[in-house]
Amino acid sequence: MRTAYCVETVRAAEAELMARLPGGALMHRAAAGLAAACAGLLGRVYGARVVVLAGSGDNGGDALYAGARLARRGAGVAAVLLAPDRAHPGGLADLLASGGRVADDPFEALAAADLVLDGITGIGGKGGLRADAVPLARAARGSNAVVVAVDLPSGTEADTGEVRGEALRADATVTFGAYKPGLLVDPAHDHAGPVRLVPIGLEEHLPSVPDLEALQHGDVARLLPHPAAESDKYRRGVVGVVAGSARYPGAAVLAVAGALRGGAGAVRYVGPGADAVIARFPESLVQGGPPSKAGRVQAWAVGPGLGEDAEGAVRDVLASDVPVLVDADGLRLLDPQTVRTRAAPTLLTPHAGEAAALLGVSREEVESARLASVRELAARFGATVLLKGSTTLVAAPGDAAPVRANPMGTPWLATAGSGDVLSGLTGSLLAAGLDARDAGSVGAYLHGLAARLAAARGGTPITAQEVADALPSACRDVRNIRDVVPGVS
Ligand SMILES: NC(=O)C1=CN([C@@H]2O[C@H](COP(=O)(O)OP(=O)(O)OC[C@H]3O[C@@H](n4cnc5c(N)ncnc54)[C@H](O)[C@@H]3O)[C@@H](O)[C@H]2O)[C@@H](O)CC1
Ligand SMILES: Nc1ncnc2c1ncn2[C@@H]1O[C@H](COP(=O)(O)OP(=O)(O)O)[C@@H](O)[C@H]1O
Ligand SMILES: [K+]
Repeated sequence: MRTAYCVETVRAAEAELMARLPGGALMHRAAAGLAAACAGLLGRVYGARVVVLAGSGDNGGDALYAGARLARRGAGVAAVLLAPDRAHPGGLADLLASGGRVADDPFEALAAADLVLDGITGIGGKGGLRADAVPLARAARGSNAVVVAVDLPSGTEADTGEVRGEALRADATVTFGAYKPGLLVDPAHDHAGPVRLVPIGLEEHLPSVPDLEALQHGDVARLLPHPAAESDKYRRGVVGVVAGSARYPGAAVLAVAGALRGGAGAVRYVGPGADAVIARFPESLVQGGPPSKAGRVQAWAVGPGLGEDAEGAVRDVLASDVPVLVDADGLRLLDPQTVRTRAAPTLLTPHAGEAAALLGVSREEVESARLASVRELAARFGATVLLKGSTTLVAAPGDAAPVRANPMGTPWLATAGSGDVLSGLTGSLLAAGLDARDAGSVGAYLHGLAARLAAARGGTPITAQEVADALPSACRDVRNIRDVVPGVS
């Protein structure tokens, strides 16, 4: 599990640790890790041209000390000081003593740089970049240099991933002690590039429950349902799918395709797409009539492609005493009060537009504040919420469990019908016994991984059907790390 901690928690852990260490020790650890990462990116340090963008805080200090280390290895290092009289004194002195210099012309230095260290702001930054920093960040981006963000890309909000105004776009980020939530949440995540974590000894001072977390292969392998020797199809769970309409029969097929790959023992389809479903998937059970008369299921997935006239079906499903996933048209048709008062878990899976409608705000507001939006939705509906998009987030109601960010997404998933596959898949995981937060985050992870595998296998663009077809490969991929008998997973 990758874990992320907010600024207040990181600072408290740093204070505890610093009290036990000589002054400056943490900054030297950070700078050493940063310089090593830069050396790796440069390949050859000797003769490389490095520019350090140094703000007035400790983030600038880290960058200056790292610049000094690179200078001692033969790099030509020039510092651009955003506030010359408040530059980190120790860092600047070390850089100058190591053969580095202050740039005469910042833009000339940036244009010729092989590597730029962005030490303008770190966890102390507030708001987007200030006016004087904006042209420098743009010049860094416009150069051929590799741009490395120190701790986080300057101008991004560490706790939320929000970008208010302009922020630096990095090719890579080297972060210290712990991931910050913003590094895993768009739009900041998109500014960071690949993130490397440099341990500085904070780990034992951080609380066991993080502020945000992201599953990794091993976590998904542990959570994935696995049939036991005595399993039968009912013990493995039956998922009910209520999707599709005369107008959108494809949504029914795609949701069932996802559901068949999610680990439930059987898929029961209810709705007007029965003929299309049975033609494509004879292994599914199809039923007419209302969902409540369709026979026992352990969870429902309702909503994809339902169209306008399915309010009754949504009401029927929400009246059940089993976990329910609501997606797409189901989100428009649901009664909020019914969701709030359900005894069994509910998992809502909106994209940004649907989340905006549920919250009564604009789509842009949701996209610029994804973490706050998903938390707000979970609180308002008393439900677990999976907010889809470039970073998918899953929040449970209440503050006890950290929000999960999905690291596996790919923009190729932005294709019609891929959300229907996710609904079926995640509903199936619910029926197989995962709780709503685990089902949502495992579903999003496998869905993203399947898309990547489909793209690698068949090229891009990918279709929703190909994503569904690649789900078994995704399950095998995550399980391989613990397979004992090759091929049996
Ligand atoms: N606290 C610690 O023990 C450690 C901190 N470290 C580094 O220290 C950083 C935090 O340092 P600070 O608390 O000094 O804060 P920062 O260096 O992140 O930023 C604070 C400074 O930036 C200015 N500033 C704020 N918002 C700005 C904006 N939007 N545009 C331009 N300038 C802005 C402020 O006036 C202030 O002077 C971390 O991100 C990390 O890089 C590391 O050395 C590891 C140890
Ligand atoms: N830019 C993106 N990067 C990564 N994943 C994305 C992106 N855009 C959309 N997705 C994913 O693609 C899927 C689209 O679902 P949805 O919006 O419901 O589409 P549809 O209704 O057409 O099926 C979701 O899983 C979402 O997280
Ligand atoms: K930075």
